[in-house]
Amino acid sequence: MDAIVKKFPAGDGDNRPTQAEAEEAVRTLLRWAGDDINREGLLDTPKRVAKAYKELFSGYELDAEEALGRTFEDVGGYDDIVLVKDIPFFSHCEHHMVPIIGKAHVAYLPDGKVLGLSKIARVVEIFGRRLQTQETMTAQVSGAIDDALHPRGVAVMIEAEHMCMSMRGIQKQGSTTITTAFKGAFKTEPHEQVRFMTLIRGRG
Ligand SMILES: Nc1nc2c(ncn2[C@@H]2O[C@H](COP(=O)(O)OP(=O)(O)OP(=O)(O)O)[C@@H](O)[C@H]2O)c(=O)[nH]1
Ligand SMILES: [Zn+2]
Repeated sequence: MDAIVKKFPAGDGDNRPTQAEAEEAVRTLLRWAGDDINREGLLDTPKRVAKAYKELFSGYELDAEEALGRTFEDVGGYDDIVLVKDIPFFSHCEHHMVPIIGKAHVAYLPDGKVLGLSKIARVVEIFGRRLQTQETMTAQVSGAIDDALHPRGVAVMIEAEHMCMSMRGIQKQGSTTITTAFKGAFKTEPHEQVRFMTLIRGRG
């Protein structure tokens, strides 16, 4: 798990290209798309794309373990489900590098300790802002929470549309892929899974 949860899963980041190399790569792709890199509208595009990539793939700079480092124990003995649902995210598929647009639902059953709620959304961001498959991202989010908190159970569901299936290839707009990861009591106790699903689907 560590290799994918840590920063720079591809290495230590030392052999990253320079800004100039990244901009040159964008120029190559613009030419590959069939455009003229010297026309005015495209002159600053390589710089903009390099900057946008820093933001879209900022998850490589962040460490889920660090983000989840702080836990709280003073919660009045609360030990029931904590569910943060409908966390929107953007990611990019590792096969085509086009967007994945979706929502994550993340729950755990505390065992004495809880996480700051925003940290759950942060973990979704950290893994979303990397090149992904939906299955990997689902496993990474559940694994990171399990490692940080050792709760009685973790449940993650991700629902997403893959633009590589909508804009190109098979061109099926609007289809949604659902992935789930259940750990601990969510895996062994069917009624906990049902409760998770009911809370996600319940509106109001
Ligand atoms: N399992 C999984 N597959 C994904 C994900 N995102 C994209 N894919 C699929 O990755 C596959 C790559 O298939 P390939 O045959 O190697 O590539 P391709 O020729 O571009 O495939 P098509 O999309 O069918 O045109 C496609 O079936 C995509 O739908 C994901 O998150 N999980
Ligand atoms: Zn794809």
